[in-house]
Amino acid sequence: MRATLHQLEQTIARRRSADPSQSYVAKLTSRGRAKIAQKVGEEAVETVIAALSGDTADTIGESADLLFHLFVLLADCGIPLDSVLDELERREGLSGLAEKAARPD
Ligand SMILES: N=c1c2ncn([C@@H]3O[C@H](COP(=O)(O)OP(=O)(O)OP(=O)(O)O)[C@@H](O)[C@H]3O)c2ncn1[C@@H]1O[C@H](COP(=O)(O)O)[C@@H](O)[C@H]1O
Repeated sequence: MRATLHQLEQTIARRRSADPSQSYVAKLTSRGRAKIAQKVGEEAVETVIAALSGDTADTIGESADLLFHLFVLLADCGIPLDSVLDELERREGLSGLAEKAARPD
């Protein structure tokens, strides 16, 4: 799984500087971070709608779109995928309920 995600990260890093007429990543990147972020939001909403409709194939497709656009956003922010994966690993085994209860406020 990590290998697939890293491969996508590398592909996106390479395609960012491609010809926007030949590459969706380059075209979206050229439109700026706000547009990329907007796409992440749209794909998130489409994922929610698909999940609530109970359509498994649509939910898988929209989830892939969401992850892909999130990767494009992370690349634009200069945040390596490993930073996110490391954070998830750090949280492994820590119950979300216990973590919330331990917050200062
Ligand atoms: N995984 C994906 C991927 N998932 C979704 N998409 C594209 O995301 C776009 C989303 O479609 P929308 O209709 O929502 O977007 P839009 O109409 O262009 O945008 P709006 O202006 O309407 O907001 C479609 O063009 C999809 O093909 C992807 N495009 C690329 N990849 C990966 O990125 C690699 C590089 O792609 P290019 O940069 O195009 O070479 C590919 O080899 C793939 O591995």
